[in-house]
Amino acid sequence: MDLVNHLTDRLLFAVPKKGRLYEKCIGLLKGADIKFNRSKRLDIALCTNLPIALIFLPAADIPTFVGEGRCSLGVTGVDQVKESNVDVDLAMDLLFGRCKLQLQVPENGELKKPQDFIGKTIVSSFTSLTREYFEKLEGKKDITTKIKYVGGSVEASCALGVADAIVDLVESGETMRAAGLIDIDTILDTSAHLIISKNPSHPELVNVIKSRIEGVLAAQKHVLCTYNAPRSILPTVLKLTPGRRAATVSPLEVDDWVSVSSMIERSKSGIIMDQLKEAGASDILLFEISNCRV
Ligand SMILES: Nc1ncnc2c1ncn2[C@@H]1O[C@H](COP(=O)(O)OP(=O)(O)OP(=O)(O)O)[C@@H](O)[C@H]1O
Ligand SMILES: O=P(O)(O)OC[C@H]1O[C@H](OP(=O)(O)OP(=O)(O)O)[C@H](O)[C@@H]1O
Repeated sequence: MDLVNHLTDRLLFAVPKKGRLYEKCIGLLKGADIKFNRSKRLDIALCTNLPIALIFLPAADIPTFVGEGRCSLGVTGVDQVKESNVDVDLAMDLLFGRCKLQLQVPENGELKKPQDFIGKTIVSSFTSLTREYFEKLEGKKDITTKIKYVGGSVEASCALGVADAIVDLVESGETMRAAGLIDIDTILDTSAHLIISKNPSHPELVNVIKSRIEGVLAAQKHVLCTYNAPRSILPTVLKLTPGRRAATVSPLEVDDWVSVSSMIERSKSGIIMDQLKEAGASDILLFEISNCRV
């Protein structure tokens, strides 16, 4: 296949081909200006503006490809990395795909504590992490708890009589509640991460991509706030908008007034605008930051 011949001098970057992480990951690549054309049904896409090939894989397989050094970079959940037990660098929390891996049991059942499930049957897509958990609970390697694998719709297992309890991911808790289950322990907190092989093929390019993604995340977290203020209140308003390094202060063509411009945290923008107004600032504007390098 001609496409494969084009892979030799490119950095291979594994991204989820579907599922919960797919859309967010594509958005991140777009924000980082990693451009590519993906043909229908093809799981390899050559980037058009960087020597990178994107390899679209199931999130669960990405740790193996990166762990074995087949791909230098990947995006997947910490849960998948821990489940695969591979040696990769968990380089950056991408702040999406946040959820918990939890032990869930029938809410109307008599067994309520994790210890009650020793020797019972547990169904999960995360059999290694479940085994490790029960090894700790039982205090030995040769556990009596039976651990069975299913690939999806794990939550149906108790109602179908296949499991006494399940270990599955929980975000909003809707799936768990709809299946009549409650969580009784958290095994792992997880989110999507940029993972890097221990021996990446193009280390300088890896650093460029890391820095671009850091820029996208910083841009998502911040907005640019500009406002006008009498010079006399500068000490007060600069405390509210100190900026990442320092705020930019420029003179206005009006006596003793200045214009201030500063990055502020998006989540605090409402309260900061209220406080600026109260302190005597005016013409307070917020701008989206589409990208940045910090
Ligand atoms: N409800 C959720 N909320 C947030 N992140 C999740 C959720 N479910 C899964 N994830 C994250 O997304 C990763 C991939 O899960 P997903 O269920 O999308 O897998 P998939 O098998 O590739 O896709 P699909 O379930 O569509 O076949 C998980 O390993 C986890 O890190
Ligand atoms: O707490 P919630 O917000 O309801 O999310 C949790 C559900 O999301 C995931 O499954 P997904 O819907 O991706 O499908 P799957 O069961 O086929 O893996 C996970 O396995 C849970 O079933």
